[in-house]
Amino acid sequence: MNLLAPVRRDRVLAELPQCLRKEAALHVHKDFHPRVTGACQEHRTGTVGFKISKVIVVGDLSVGKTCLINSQSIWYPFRFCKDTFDKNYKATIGVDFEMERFEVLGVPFSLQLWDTAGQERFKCIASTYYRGAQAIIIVFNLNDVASLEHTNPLMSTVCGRQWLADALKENDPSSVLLFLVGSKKDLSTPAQYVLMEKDALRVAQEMKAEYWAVSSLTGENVREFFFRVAALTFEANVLAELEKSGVRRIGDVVRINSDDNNLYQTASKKKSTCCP
Ligand SMILES: Nc1nc2c(ncn2[C@@H]2O[C@H](COP(=O)(O)OP(=O)(O)OP(=O)(O)O)[C@@H](O)[C@H]2O)c(=O)[nH]1
Ligand SMILES: [Mg+2]
Repeated sequence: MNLLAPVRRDRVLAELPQCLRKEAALHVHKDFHPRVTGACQEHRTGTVGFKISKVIVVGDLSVGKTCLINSQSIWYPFRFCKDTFDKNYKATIGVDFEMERFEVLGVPFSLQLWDTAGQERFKCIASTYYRGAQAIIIVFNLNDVASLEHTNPLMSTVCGRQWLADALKENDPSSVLLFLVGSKKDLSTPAQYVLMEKDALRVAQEMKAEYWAVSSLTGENVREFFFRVAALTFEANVLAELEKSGVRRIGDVVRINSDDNNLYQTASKKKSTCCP
């Protein structure tokens, strides 16, 4: 991939994409953090534009991780080789990754999406790639309650599906962004969906993840979801960069309150040594 190539016009984010459900969102602000907007306007984003942010996708086997990453609704027409939905299940062996480029508030931003295997026998390969993730996408099948239960790190350890516990172990839980994604929404009736969503929202709140429900077959919410991942990962990166470089101005305090769930808090946890 040529990092200097211009970003496709439909990958340019000038506004913050909104969450799906306010009850389970990383934050519910309508706009990017003011410090982030300011930094972008003043070209003070440091290395963010040159770095590649790692996002790992985990979940039970066959929940639809690979289809989600390859879904044509997000990438079409730019990925001619992957413009059809694959109905045949082909297990991922180990890991695979895709690189995607965005432009957020005028700054180039690259995401590396790591697709891991759900099958236990390939997990030891996949787990070696967990380290250094800035976001973890945890996928479950909206039509399979067990796949939701397995997203609970405690439960997953008990039942032998340790992917989330392992992924969290390899990353800083205070800064990694979690997304809980229900897949195959096209297969649920509205009534079934409502029931499943109730449980999923509870699980997402417990794990402090942002909840999404998608269908890779119809494309419902896929594009919105990935744009949200890109935007929130970018925002967290810029805030971390500002903290690191100590650019915070006197009186420019990050406000923390219990409703500000929770990206803004994440940035403030990474304390700069020069700040009040
Ligand atoms: N109806 C429907 N089927 C889907 C959807 N997403 C995936 N599938 C089907 O579910 C099966 C598994 O999809 P994959 O994306 O390969 O699942 P995976 O999670 O990557 O599986 P592993 O690589 O083994 O971990 C395939 O037969 C897909 O066609 C969806 O949104 N709707
Ligand atoms: Mg797969």
